[in-house]
Amino acid sequence: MSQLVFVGVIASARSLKDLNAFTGYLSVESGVITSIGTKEELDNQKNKFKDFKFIHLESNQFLMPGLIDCHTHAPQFPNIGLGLDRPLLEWLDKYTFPLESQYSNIDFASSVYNTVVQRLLINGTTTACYFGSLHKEGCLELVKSAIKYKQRALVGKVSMNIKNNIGYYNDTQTELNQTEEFIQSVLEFKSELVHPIVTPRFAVSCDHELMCGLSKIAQKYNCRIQSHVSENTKEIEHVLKCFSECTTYSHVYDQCGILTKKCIMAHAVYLSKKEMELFASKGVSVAHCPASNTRLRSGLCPVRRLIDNGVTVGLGTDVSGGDSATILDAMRRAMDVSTHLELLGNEEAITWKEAFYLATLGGAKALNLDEKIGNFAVGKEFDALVIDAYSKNGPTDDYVYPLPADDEEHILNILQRFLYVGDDRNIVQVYVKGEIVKDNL
Ligand SMILES: Nc1nc2[nH]cnc2c(=O)[nH]1
Ligand SMILES: [Zn+2]
Repeated sequence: MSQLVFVGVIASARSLKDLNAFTGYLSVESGVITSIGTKEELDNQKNKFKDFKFIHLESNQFLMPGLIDCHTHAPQFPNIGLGLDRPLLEWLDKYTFPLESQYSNIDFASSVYNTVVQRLLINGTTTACYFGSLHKEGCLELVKSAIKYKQRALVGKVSMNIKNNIGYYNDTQTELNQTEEFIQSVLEFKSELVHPIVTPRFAVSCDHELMCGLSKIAQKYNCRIQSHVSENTKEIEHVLKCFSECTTYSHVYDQCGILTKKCIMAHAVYLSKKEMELFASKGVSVAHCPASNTRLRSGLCPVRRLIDNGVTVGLGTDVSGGDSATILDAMRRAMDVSTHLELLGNEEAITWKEAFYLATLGGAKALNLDEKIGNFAVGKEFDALVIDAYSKNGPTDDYVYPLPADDEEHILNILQRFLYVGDDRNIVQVYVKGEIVKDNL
């Protein structure tokens, strides 16, 4: 595999409050970052890199870690931008379950999933945590698509055993067997990038027995587990009626052993302080999905409060409850929702630098992948984007200022411009584990 040296502006988060952006170099060997330093340090050891391919970034370009989508539904992409006129439970019955039930058709599954994975890579999503459908074979098509197009992915076969009006569910034993068979089939691919994730849909679609069985399977295979929690007030009411022994939604999952440090819960709009503390103490992460929370009118997720209570948070697009398949949009919507909460006097808005963190290192931590990805550090795998803040045909122009910015200001300008105004046209190259998966440079 090629040996690369990038020279130019390099930006990556060290923590929520510490965005490291500087002009320097970064070298990659066999998909792993082997050194990072200043231009002077590079000049002093030019010989060491004589066999490397050099990529000199232009002054409006920068290198950043790949975007991480902690929660999206691959089979729902054909509905993106459609059917957003119902609240969650009605929306599921009317639009979502009928579409998902089509994925017993392998050809349909394969065609949709190839398109979804390519779309996400174009958008700079180097890692995605996917919900599939109920169908084991259909979900294996999603695994194959991620492997084929070299996306890092967690793929879950959705589990449901509660009856609905179109028969989109399985009996408990079928679900448990198929989940285990799905995991075994994914492991047989021996992919370094793609792994299975156990996926009870939510406590409206799964009973206690199924959720307990699934959490045991997750433990047996040391798999991650994902679900939805406290997204919508009607959903919460329904869950607490079905599980009358529980005082909170989180308790329903906790009594099944689901809440572990390998667990990612989408939404968490209405968690009490106690539930947030429970999540923090168990190491449960939240995938914050602001677009979906607005489009389905679910609520305003208090992302600052989650973070302040010690919960690990990443961002999710939650297509097709969410109307956008890009984490750039999720960053903006997260800033917007948290600004609206600030305007209502509820919490301090997150900044663009914090949104950058949530989309990269925060997401990696949420998915328990931060030893490998999320930011640039020697030894981490190279999942990265080359951004051109003013790319040709892009959404914004490079205006000439009366006062030229100094180096530091220029770096902050191109970063902010991309975060607030950029789109996929500004993402000119995408790398996953050192391999190029999009190249418009
Ligand atoms: N947004 C969203 N919430 C859910 N809760 C259970 N299933 C779903 C889903 O598909 N989308
Ligand atoms: Zn979802």
